[in-house]
Amino acid sequence: MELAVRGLTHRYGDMVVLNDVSLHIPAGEILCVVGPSGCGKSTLLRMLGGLEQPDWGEVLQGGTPPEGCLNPLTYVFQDFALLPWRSVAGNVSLVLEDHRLPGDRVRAIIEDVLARTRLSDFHDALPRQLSGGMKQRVAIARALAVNPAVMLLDEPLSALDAQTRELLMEDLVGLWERQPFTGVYVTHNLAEAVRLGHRIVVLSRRPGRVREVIEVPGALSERHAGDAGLEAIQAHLWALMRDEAVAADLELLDA
Ligand SMILES: Nc1ncnc2c1ncn2[C@@H]1O[C@H](COP(=O)(O)OP(=O)(O)OP(=O)(O)O)[C@@H](O)[C@H]1O
Repeated sequence: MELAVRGLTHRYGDMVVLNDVSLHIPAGEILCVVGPSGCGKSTLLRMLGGLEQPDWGEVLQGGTPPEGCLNPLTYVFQDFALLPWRSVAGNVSLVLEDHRLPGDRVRAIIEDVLARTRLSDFHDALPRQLSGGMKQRVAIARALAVNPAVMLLDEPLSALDAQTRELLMEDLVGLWERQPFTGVYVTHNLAEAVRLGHRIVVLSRRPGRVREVIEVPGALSERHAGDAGLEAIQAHLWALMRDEAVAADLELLDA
């Protein structure tokens, strides 16, 4: 499925958060969203997922979900959002419970997504027995269980240490390679953006507007830390974001 937003504008009270944002996310591509704190990245994601309606503009979904899709859009959040009293399998099965599937189909889906996220041996473990990276893999397994067309990821790796982030980036690339999904990935981390984004949108500071959309060349599976081309793109992104921070400081001086 593809997604698009046209002229998205939103306010909370008197504060304009997003201003005239238009974007297209082609089917099977990951768009990373970066921008200064508070520029409306999470708000944009919530609107793409239909959790919130914009004051102006529209969100469009095109195409048909894949066969066996139980839910076209799913979220992965920074804080994992696992139920502590449920096992790994129990947390995954949560999203299947409303779909009246036969028990053997539920078991097959759970086995499949746990295998894809390297969690088969942790089927009966409780969240407190898992590391942060494993908890996030459970959250990703849960998102995959509905065979979504679109994954909306809100800083999914930002609570994790650098090594775990690296491993989970490899996992996400592997999952995408196996079954390319349309993704919108909000992050503060520019290294993640250049590794995982087919394109990267840079939003301005609040009210968030599209400053630039950058295409990142090269297959996701061929990108790695320290790649000179990716580091050049990262430097360009940082230059755009640093300018914004300087402008924000000057605005404070003027106030
Ligand atoms: N439900 C809400 N009601 C009022 N204000 C809100 C609401 N949700 C977000 N905001 C405000 O809107 C602005 C944009 O928030 P949002 O979380 O979308 O930004 P962000 O770019 O994701 O921020 P960060 O990078 O810090 O996570 C912020 O100033 C935030 O405080």
